[in-house]
Amino acid sequence: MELQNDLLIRAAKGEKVERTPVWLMRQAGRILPEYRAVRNRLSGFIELAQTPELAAEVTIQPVDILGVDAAIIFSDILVIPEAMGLPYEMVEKKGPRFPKTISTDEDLKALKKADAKSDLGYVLEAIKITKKELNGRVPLIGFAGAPWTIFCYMVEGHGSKTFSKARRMLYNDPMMADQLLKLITDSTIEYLKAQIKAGADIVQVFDSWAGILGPEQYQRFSMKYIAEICDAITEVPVTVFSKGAFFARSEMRHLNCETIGLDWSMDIQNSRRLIGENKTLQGNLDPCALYAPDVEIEKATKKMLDEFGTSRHIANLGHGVYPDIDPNKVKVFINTVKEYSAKLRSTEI
Ligand SMILES: Cc1c2[nH]c(c1CCC(=O)O)Cc1[nH]c(c(CCC(=O)O)c1C)Cc1[nH]c(c(CCC(=O)O)c1C)Cc1[nH]c(c(C)c1CCC(=O)O)C2
Repeated sequence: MELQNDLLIRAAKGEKVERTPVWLMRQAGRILPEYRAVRNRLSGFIELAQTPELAAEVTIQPVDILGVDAAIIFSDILVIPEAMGLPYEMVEKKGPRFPKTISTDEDLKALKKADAKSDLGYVLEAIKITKKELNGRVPLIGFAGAPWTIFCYMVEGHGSKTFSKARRMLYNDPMMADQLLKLITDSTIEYLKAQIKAGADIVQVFDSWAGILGPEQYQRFSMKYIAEICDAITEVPVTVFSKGAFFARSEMRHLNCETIGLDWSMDIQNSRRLIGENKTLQGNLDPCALYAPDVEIEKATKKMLDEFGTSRHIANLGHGVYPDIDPNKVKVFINTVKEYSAKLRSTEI
């Protein structure tokens, strides 16, 4: 099936595009009443994610309702630990919880490498259905968490300000940390390859907790494993989003990936200078800018587009869209990107 709108893929590869493609991290779910209507028919997030027809439906909603240039498959990064033998729960208003965590060698030994086909077949099925229903309208993004971020949840058991249990292991038992990170990495590579085989046109690795490591530990315990994933995925373009890893931007130019995501604290011109011309940059409007009046959203979006320029940019927020953002504000952002980025190109000589 040929893509009718392939702006995202072409921008990722560094090809010329008529306008800047735009989508939002965490666009599936959260902000749309249409999503909540589907979710309220079920017991919660996990049941929805494990029901391929409905997961496909909420994956496509933002394409129909918001007009984004890509769909991202409705799932979560925490399906990997579950497939490795560590199930999670989603606690209403609190987020994910792991009843069991990894702290001893015995805990580690009880884990296995995730088998994408048998353990994560529901995600692959959702991708297949979504591809069929999208019918080539826009590309479908597959994703996984970066090994370090997954490690944080598996050791800590839930979100944390400091992730001090996870970081303690890096000092107390770096060998054990490496073993766990390697098992997550191997599981993730197989999982991403299975997503691509099922139909994902591009994949993104989310390192949401990159920013809690210092530069040396980030290289040693996070970037190293992300690099392994990038080297292994050769079938489609890869995006790496390491939130808070401003200190690693010059190293990111060496990753075997097409696109680097920027959070809103990373200034655009410096990031381009540090990362170089050979990567597409994705981002990076402050998610809170969408609380502003429409004219201010337009202004901030145009300023962002002026700074990124007309080549190698995918417009997005600097992190996932916040749950209480009015979908109409998201539309102002999306429409401004579409109109203004086309105008910027039409005035280029
Ligand atoms: C750290 C992380 C998680 N999950 C994810 C990350 C990395 C991105 C980031 O940093 O935001 C990634 C994720 N989670 C979800 C998606 C689906 C696709 C999309 O819309 O981008 C994606 C890409 C669905 C979800 N994941 C979750 C929901 C809400 C569950 C519900 O409907 O009750 C959804 C739609 C739950 C979740 N899952 C996670 C948390 C901390 C929470 C609770 C708080 C929150 O909602 O963000 C772990």
